[in-house]
Amino acid sequence: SSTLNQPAHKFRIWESFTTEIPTQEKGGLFIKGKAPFISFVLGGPGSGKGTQCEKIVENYGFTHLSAGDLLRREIASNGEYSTMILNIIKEGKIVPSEVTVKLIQKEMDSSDSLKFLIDGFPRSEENRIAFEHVIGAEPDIVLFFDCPEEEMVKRVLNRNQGRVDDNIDTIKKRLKVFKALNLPVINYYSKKGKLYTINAVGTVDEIFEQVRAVLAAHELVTG
Ligand SMILES: Nc1ncnc2c1ncn2[C@@H]1O[C@H](COP(=O)(O)OP(=O)(O)OP(=O)(O)O)[C@@H](O)[C@H]1O
Ligand SMILES: Nc1ccn([C@H]2C[C@H](O)[C@@H](COP(=O)(O)O)O2)c(=O)n1
Ligand SMILES: [Mg+2]
Repeated sequence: SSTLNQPAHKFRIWESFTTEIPTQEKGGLFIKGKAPFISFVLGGPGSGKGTQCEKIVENYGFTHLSAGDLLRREIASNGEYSTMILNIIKEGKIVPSEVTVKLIQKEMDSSDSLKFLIDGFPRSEENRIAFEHVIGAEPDIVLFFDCPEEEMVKRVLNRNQGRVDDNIDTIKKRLKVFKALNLPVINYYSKKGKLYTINAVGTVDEIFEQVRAVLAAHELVTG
């Protein structure tokens, strides 16, 4: 019954006109016989998730969905939830999963990509469960960029991208929220054998070499 209650995205119209039967199903995200490869990308604020995602996109052709970027885009659109999202981000808290998952869902549904990097998500157990229910999928792998707090604070304060949350007060709050809400998610995937911990200290290229090793082990090839 939970499948029947899912919205139309679970079954793309054009797929109903093809005689091809999907051989592998991942929730509603099956694309003519193939399910996309999903990697969640986790780590504290400023650990280098976005930087490494850019390298993965360049080298492996993943589609990069940053939950934070989607929320910032929503703020800029002056939509129904703009003020609410802005206030939550300023406070370093987590936006209700319903909002964030909907934004991710929209991007995934309008893409034919077979490789998704979902950056900065899930930030909480609530996020994780909402994704599983709405998208009907689990990640294949979870990359966790493990970085000492001191280094994360230094990086965020030097970022200079005009983000409303890149100030010492909000960073302290974000670090608390990371420990309280994100670490349980990281532990969850560790227990499931899906977690790959990357030492996020070093040059961008040194860190990317560790990422390469994980992707190679999953038979993902460059290009
Ligand atoms: N290995 C590195 N060494 C030094 N600085 C780095 C490294 N990787 C990224 N940075 C810099 O640190 C800052 C934060 O990086 P990035 O935006 O990728 O982090 P993030 O994990 O996406 O953070 P957030 O969760 O706040 O979005 C950026 O200014 C980036 O250029
Ligand atoms: N799953 C998410 C991701 C992000 N947010 C909010 C709260 C974060 O502090 C902010 C910035 O995210 P980032 O760019 O650092 O990944 O966006 C959220 O509520 N839920
Ligand atoms: Mg980021």
